[in-house]
Amino acid sequence: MKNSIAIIGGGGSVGSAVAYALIVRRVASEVVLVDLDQARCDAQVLDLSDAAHLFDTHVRSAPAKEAGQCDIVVVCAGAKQRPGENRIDLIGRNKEILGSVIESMKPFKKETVLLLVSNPVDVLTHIAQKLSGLPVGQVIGSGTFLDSVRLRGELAKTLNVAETAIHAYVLGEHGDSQFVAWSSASVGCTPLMSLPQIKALNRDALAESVKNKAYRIIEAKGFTQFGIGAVTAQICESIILDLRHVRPLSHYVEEYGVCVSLPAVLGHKGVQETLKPPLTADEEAQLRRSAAELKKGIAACGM
Ligand SMILES: NC(=O)C1=CN([C@@H]2O[C@H](COP(=O)(O)OP(=O)(O)OC[C@H]3O[C@@H](n4cnc5c(N)ncnc54)[C@H](O)[C@@H]3O)[C@@H](O)[C@H]2O)C=CC1
Ligand SMILES: CC(=O)C(=O)O
Repeated sequence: MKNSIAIIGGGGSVGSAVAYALIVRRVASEVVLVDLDQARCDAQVLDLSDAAHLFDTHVRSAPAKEAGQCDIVVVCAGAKQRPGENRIDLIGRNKEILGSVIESMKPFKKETVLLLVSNPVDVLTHIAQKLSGLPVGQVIGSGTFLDSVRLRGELAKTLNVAETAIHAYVLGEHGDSQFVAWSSASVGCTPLMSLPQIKALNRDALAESVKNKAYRIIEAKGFTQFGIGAVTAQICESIILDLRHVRPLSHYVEEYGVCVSLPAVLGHKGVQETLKPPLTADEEAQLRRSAAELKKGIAACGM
């Protein structure tokens, strides 16, 4: 079946990693790169086409207007954190870029799913919902899926089991107020909190280390790209194939009045349903704190 995925900011570190992951997973028949830096974008297309050739995928660059007609538009355009900056520090720069990118793609095909990756991803998802005119379920952010993958990797090492056996979520903001929902986490169907290794673990230190993983990578190499590339390709696959995977994604949650990550059912029309897990009073307070931080960020950019 023919389908197309556009990547705005496809010339950058994240955009090109997303493109590569889409190609090697054979998620789309066509991957379309859009970038202000046309020379870099064309070079990425040339480089990626050597891989695309082996995986039956067509890759090309195009103007933004064409991207608005694709099945999924992944937004990776924008400034990245410099060492020492947090994600919220990017709001001013990336809100302007997002506004111009959305205007240049309009009108969207009515079924298009807009997937935000640029940071601060929760705030930008909220803004994109307002500006795009698309149904809210079709405008989503990668959210804490990447943080949850990082957490599961660490827990799998601790318990010496496959990562796929761990069901544990980082929820809230993809940023400094995120938290781990320990009370609902399990390995197989055994609650994690019933295991002596987890009871003995310094869970706060582990959650802190997961939260700070991006900072450590940015300090050393300037940006993160491969984790988010793989996570984004998997989100796109769930959408294209209507897989109805449950993922912690940034989406509008009525109860909190903001886009924030909670587990959500992901299918052809984007986020179809929120599956909020039971939370302890402390976890609920942390989720509310994340929502409040995000509302502050949205208010700061006058939205
Ligand atoms: N949500 C997540 O988990 C993650 C988000 N990010 C975010 O992704 C964003 C991109 O990061 P990098 O790729 O490392 O930056 P980069 O600087 O390598 O790439 C950004 C690209 O956006 C392009 N661009 C800027 N304005 C544009 C416009 N108006 N239209 C089209 N293209 C435009 C630039 O020319 C550049 O090629 C950052 O905001 C970063 O924080 C990065 C990693 C993980
Ligand atoms: C940069 C970023 O948001 C991440 O790697 O988590």
